[in-house]
Amino acid sequence: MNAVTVRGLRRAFGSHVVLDRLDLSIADSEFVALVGRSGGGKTTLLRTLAGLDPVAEGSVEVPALRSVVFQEPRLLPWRRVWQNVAVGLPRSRRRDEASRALAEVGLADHAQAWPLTLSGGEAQRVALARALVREPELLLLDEPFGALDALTRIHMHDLVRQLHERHRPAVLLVTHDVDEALELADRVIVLRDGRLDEEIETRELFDDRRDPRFEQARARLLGLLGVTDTHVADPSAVADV
Ligand SMILES: Nc1ncnc2c1ncn2[C@@H]1O[C@H](COP(=O)(O)OP(=O)(O)OP(=O)(O)O)[C@@H](O)[C@H]1O
Repeated sequence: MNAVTVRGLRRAFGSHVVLDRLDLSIADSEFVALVGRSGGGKTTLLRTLAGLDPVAEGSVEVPALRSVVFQEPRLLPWRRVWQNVAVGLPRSRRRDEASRALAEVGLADHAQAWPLTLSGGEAQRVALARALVREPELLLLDEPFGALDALTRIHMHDLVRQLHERHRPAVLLVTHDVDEALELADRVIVLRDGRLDEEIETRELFDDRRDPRFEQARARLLGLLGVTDTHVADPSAVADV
């Protein structure tokens, strides 16, 4: 079954066509990363799947239960951490479910804290707990690690991988980071000129970064994004991915 089916999605701002009759399917529990040049329409696509932007042309089928995590945690500063996680839950279940979700992201001790006392990584973990507490069938991640330092980002990758294994939502991760896309996703898709132009299956590649196909996939993605990578050992191999 597909969690997401998009057909012929078109979105333009004035004469600027951002999504041009785009088709996309994401299977149940599949983890898809979306990369593309800045301004290419990634956030527009994600916002459309979230229901935050209208579907002007084409069709979009998504599950009713979906959650979004943005680059910035967007916590309510006047609510305690657990209350932020519990937003929208039925009153009788709020405390228990918020506690469980906070424990899952390693923040059980911070339930009573105020958001402004958290580090950037902690705040983003709260945002993840808030997204997952409702057990969404589709989790939309818009550069959720973009503002974090490199070490925190590695910890967040581990956490997201664990949470995906436990809860099994379908995921669409928008990222600028090709390595992040290759490490986390089952499939990496490239948005170019308003359409999905390329996709790379990555599931087996992740298991061993020394697999030459990992480096080839990386070089190919960087090439599609217009980045020259100096770490490519054998550029002639790139075309074979
Ligand atoms: N509400 C809006 N009104 C007018 N133009 C918009 C609006 N929202 C997005 N755009 C334009 O649509 C294009 C795609 O924007 P979008 O944010 O989807 O790109 P992106 O791929 O997510 O970019 P980035 O990687 O830089 O975040 C951009 O040129 C942007 O200026």
